[in-house]
Amino acid sequence: MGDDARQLVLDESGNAAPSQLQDSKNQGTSSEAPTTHRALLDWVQEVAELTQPARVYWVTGTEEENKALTDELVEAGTLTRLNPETFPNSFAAFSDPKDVARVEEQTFICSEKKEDAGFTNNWMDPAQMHAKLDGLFAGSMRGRTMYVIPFVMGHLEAEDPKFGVEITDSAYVVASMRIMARIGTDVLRKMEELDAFFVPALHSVGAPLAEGEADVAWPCNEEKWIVHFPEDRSIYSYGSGYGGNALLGKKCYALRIASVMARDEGWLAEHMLILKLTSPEKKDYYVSAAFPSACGKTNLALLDPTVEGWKVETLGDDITWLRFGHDGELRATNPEAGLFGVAPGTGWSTNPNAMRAIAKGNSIFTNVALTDDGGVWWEGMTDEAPAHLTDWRGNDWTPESGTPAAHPNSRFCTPIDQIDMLAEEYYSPDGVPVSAILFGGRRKTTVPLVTQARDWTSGIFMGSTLSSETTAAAAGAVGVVRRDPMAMLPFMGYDAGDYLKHWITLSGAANQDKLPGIFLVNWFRRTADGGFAWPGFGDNSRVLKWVIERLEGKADAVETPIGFVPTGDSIDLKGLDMTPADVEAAVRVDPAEWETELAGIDEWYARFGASLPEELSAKLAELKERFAAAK
Ligand SMILES: Nc1nc2c(ncn2[C@@H]2O[C@H](COP(=O)(O)OP(=O)(O)OP(=O)(O)O)[C@@H](O)[C@H]2O)c(=O)[nH]1
Ligand SMILES: O=C([O-])CC(=O)C(=O)O
Ligand SMILES: [Mn+2]
Repeated sequence: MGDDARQLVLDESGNAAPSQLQDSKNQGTSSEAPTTHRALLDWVQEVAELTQPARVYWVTGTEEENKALTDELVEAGTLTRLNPETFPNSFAAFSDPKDVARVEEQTFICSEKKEDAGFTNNWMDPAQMHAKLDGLFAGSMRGRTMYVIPFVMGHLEAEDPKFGVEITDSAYVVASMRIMARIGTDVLRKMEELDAFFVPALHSVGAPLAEGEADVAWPCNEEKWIVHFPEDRSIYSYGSGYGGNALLGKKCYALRIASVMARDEGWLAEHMLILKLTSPEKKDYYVSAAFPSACGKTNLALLDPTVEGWKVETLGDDITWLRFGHDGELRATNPEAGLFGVAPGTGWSTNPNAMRAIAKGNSIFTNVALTDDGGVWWEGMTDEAPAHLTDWRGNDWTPESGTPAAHPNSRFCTPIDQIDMLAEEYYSPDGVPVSAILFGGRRKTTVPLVTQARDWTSGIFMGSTLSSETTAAAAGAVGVVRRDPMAMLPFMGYDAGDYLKHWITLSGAANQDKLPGIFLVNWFRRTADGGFAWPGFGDNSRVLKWVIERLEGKADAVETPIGFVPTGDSIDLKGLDMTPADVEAAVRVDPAEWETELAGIDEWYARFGASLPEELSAKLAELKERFAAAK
């Protein structure tokens, strides 16, 4: 088979415009098989036969390779090189205007049984889906290079490293995966050594090139399919080059497939950030937080605290894997190696730590605006917009244009180790013990700034009923309230009721004294005049302080039907132009709003049918009784 793989490359050596990479010393052109991993060789061969690429290239992950690759992307017009003085080794990409976000309508969980995908997922019979995918992928890489990217989510030195191999025909995906995950030769060697299982993740932009056909800057297909086979642990992505649709280590593996692995192996794969908080007494705490896409994870993870004496460090901004450790504590790791952050709203005043990380370079920006001096700009980066820009669609832009210069879901992709405030524990394969879990969403009304759950199961109830107004992170309408359990609605790889049950049984078997506290937060509540009820961003450190003080039994709270909320004076407002009465307004539990909310939860829970854990329906009944008693 090694011979066949070589054959495939050599057969194509007469290709009209030989890639620079072909000429470099990649294994693909050498006489040796690039790996001894039999299953991998077989799969690569099988995919090459199906997709018919012009050449196969095994990604090594070196600097040299990345340089050649990004040079090619610049030449092809996919990437624009930014000013090396202000943005060293950084690039901007502009997608097809129809390929700007995850496509949830076209995302499928193809479990053998429909009920295992549950009501929150799209499902199709696996055999039928395979037939469909075979048709789509047949010849889909014609005229293109097929890149093979060995990667690991989490640490290579983990007890049970989680390997994957992404095959893609997009060099933009290769350059981005290099930032987002640990990739390349070291990973491949370890896979060989362990003869390890890997998640096969096949990606094609679905835009084959005919002989002599010129390429476009952002090839993609109108038709998009993001498909997961949970039992096989395999991923197929067709038609999109964008973010969570195409960087398959991220949402597809580290959440959807990993959530299924986690169910089977006794852990949790969650859409959460992790941060480290150090109190004035120099005690360390670790907090994880689940908010839906574009609802503040990256911002909280890189928080610049305004509250006196407290320090924050970052461990992760999007995905957290949680396990109960030998010590009985819930331990968290970040499986990713980069940030794929929402650009708009990230600025020197709101998130200077992200700005500093970006300023170090080595980043890929997608769908942001370009400044006239070869830099990037997006809404919220600076208080005042530059007088002239090239917008994300390539048009001239001025502040009078009346359209956003950057797409609302434009992103920066930056190595995590460029964050100055990265906690050293990020590098520990054992992770960190979690003291508190926050669930949060974007709600203009109803949901208080912060509420502490009465107990663990009440906290799971809070997570299960989490809701948020939709954002630009997914295609579709923006601003519609939807339930998003644990911020995992688009990312659960199996039945939602079983997912909630897994949270309950897993934690039920753990040391109950060491379970984290659970809190519901909402940075997005509005006041009667339409402004934010809470300043947010760095001032969220004041809420974190209250959270920790609650756990330490030091902060006051008022008991409400939904849980404990801060008293007006228990939130540290020093240096803020706010009064305890403003806090009381921000944490108010309004019975009329909650009547509507309870009806919404009823409707939501009804959709689970028999798969809703009875522990949670019991919690809903209790909540209704509390509101009734408070009348
Ligand atoms: N008002 C307000 N806006 C916030 C706050 N935190 C974040 N935002 C805004 O919310 C948007 C998304 O924030 P992110 O931190 O990038 O969200 P995320 O959850 O990491 O998003 P994904 O990467 O899509 O998962 C940005 O436009 C932020 O400016 C806050 O505390 N208050
Ligand atoms: O997956 C993406 O494209 C970006 C992201 O983090 C999210 O949407 O939660
Ligand atoms: Mn996310």
